[in-house]
Amino acid sequence: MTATRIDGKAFAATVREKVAVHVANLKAEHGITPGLAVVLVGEDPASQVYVRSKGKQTQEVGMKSVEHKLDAATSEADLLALIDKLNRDETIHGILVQLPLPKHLNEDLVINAIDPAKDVDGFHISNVGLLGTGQKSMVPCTPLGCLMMLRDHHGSLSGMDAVVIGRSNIVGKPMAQLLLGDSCTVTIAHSRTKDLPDVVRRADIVVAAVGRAEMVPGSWIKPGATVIDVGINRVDAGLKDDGSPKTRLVGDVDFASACEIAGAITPVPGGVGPMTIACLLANTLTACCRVNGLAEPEGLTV
Ligand SMILES: Nc1nc(=O)c2c([nH]1)NC[C@@H]1CN(c3ccc(C(=O)N[C@@H](CCC(=O)O)C(=O)O)cc3)C=[N+]21
Repeated sequence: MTATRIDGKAFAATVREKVAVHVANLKAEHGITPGLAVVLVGEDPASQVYVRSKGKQTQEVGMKSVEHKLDAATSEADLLALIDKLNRDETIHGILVQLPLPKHLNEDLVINAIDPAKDVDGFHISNVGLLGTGQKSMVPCTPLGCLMMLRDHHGSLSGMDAVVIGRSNIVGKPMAQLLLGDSCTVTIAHSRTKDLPDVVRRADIVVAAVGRAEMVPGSWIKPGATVIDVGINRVDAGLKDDGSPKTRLVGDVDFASACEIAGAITPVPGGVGPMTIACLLANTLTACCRVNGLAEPEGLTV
């Protein structure tokens, strides 16, 4: 059997269309334009990939997009001063500080300096606590995108066995909280998990978020399970005609072998990545509605 492809790219386009409609209404009825500020310190390659698509898509849905590119040697005080300025700026409803930050900057300190109401990444400690206790919060974009695809594919997730591979604050932990919120039985597995293949084999839903290229083979997947591949790994792919090195993107799942066993699977590229950006736009819209005391868009938050 070949698994159904869950088309994140197409799904993301429908999310952006919904966002664009709401943005247009906000403008027409209230004269408000949602604004997103992205702060990039230094030149992490993964972040650059992300920033490129993001600025373009923010404008395409009718929002204001502001980019602050800071030198890799920027001091913590200067970065905190910029965040403070953005916190006070009424035209900015979402603030995203690209991670990872250069090593001399304290990530926790910087993230927790963002106004939680503008924390569209959902990484601020108060949003983490709100999510963990089932209260209204800003939900991290990647897990939110994964949840939207899972709900769309399955309807209810209630009672399903879900295994999240990876325990990061950015994906693994919030993903587990969201699945628990949808009444899954959730296991968080990681590099020290004993008998990882057997743990994964129990799962009706597998979310792979470890950052290791093609680490999960089809033989680990329960027949018919749904596989969400969060990994975006750039690997060597031989040489181009002109002799220069070629690369390609692969996920944390071995797509070819997993396709033979899984019931449904997200591809890389074209799966979780585009949904992450679409959810960033959705979160910016949500933040804008909340701060203005307006009704939140339906279907764009949990
Ligand atoms: N505070 C913060 N929040 C983030 O959400 C964040 C971050 N920092 N730092 C960097 C990573 C990386 N990231 C990506 C999102 C989408 C794609 C994406 O859309 N990828 C395309 C492929 C793009 C290509 O072709 O290279 C896809 O999967 O189809 C990639 C990478 C968000 N990140």
